[in-house]
Amino acid sequence: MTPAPVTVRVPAKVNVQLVVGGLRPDGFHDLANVFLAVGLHDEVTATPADRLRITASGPDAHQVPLDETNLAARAALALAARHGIEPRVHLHISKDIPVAGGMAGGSADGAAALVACDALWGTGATRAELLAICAELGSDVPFSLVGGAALGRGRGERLEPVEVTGTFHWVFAVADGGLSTPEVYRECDRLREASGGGHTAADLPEPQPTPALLEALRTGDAAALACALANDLQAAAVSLRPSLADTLRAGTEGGALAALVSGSGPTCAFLAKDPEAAESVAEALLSSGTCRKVRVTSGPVPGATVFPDGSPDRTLP
Ligand SMILES: C[C@](O)(CO)[C@H](O)COP(=O)(O)OP(=O)(O)OC[C@H]1O[C@@H](n2ccc(N)nc2=O)[C@H](O)[C@@H]1O
Ligand SMILES: Nc1ncnc2c1ncn2[C@@H]1O[C@H](COP(=O)(O)OP(=O)(O)OP(=O)(O)O)[C@@H](O)[C@H]1O
Repeated sequence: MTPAPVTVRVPAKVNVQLVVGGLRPDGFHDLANVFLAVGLHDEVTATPADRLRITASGPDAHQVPLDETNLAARAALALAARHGIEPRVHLHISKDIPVAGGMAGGSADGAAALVACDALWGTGATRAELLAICAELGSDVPFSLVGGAALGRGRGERLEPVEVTGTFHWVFAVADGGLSTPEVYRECDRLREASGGGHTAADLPEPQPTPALLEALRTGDAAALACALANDLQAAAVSLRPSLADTLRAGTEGGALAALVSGSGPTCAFLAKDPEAAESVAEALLSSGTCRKVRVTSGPVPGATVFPDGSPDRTLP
């Protein structure tokens, strides 16, 4: 009997603290990367097929690569290779996470495809095996699998749990066009070099999150979290896209508790006191004309999750 399609829902992320250490010999940077999964989701549906095939839908689907560079395709190929099987699957990506926006959209699809193919093919991979494949696919991919909140060490792939109480309310300002993650890291190194602070990882202590940030998450204190938000890639993203400074200012003037660039950008993230405040920040951002679109959501939310009946349950939040 042909197995039924499997759909996996997977969230975007915002980095509530991204501490970037020195450049390592392998071209990555050591990080203390505190991730929070937020309620913008992609869905990946795996259906039996003659060969590996990728399709995408959604308003920004034209920006999604449909070849083997797609992280969903790479995930399917990696799982199939490990289990000595042919990757006979059609992966359909229903895209809602901004593309190249600093919200780990491609990573999310990689994690979702892995979980979907494992269920479709009955490969029965352990959680540890799935996490190991995720880490091979990219630094953000393990977190997309796990969701919630976590501290990523190493290049961001070595996850430790982070305790969170309650829900934080966010507004995301989506920019026109994306930013390349490697270019933003390179710009960060260039700016540090120019200010006389360029270091290799060997020169620097391991980056650490601040105790104030971890305490704000643990106690669910949005005002304290606002004071602790930090992104070492923000200056680089703003240097490459100076208009982001206007977006950040518009959200702060519109009542956000704090504003920061999400990961490598160009999406900007705004923390709000409550859902009502989030709506008014969103209105202020829209009327400022400093972004392409605005999304209101909250987090933490769970990581990659199979829909119980294999197809999306539209009653889910
Ligand atoms: C900016 C963040 O999104 C924050 O969570 C991540 O650090 C980026 O994670 P990602 O998109 O999964 O990145 P990867 O696919 O692993 O790496 C892409 C490129 O980003 C740079 N990179 C990434 C992670 C890291 N710790 N140091 C880096 O310098 C490297 O140039 C690398 O070649
Ligand atoms: N499934 C996918 N969806 C979107 N882009 C993908 C996907 N797979 C590969 N890519 C490629 O990855 C690039 C970065 O896209 P992505 O949406 O993952 O960026 P990002 O959110 O900035 O990533 P991160 O926050 O992890 O650094 C895209 O320009 C595209 O070429």
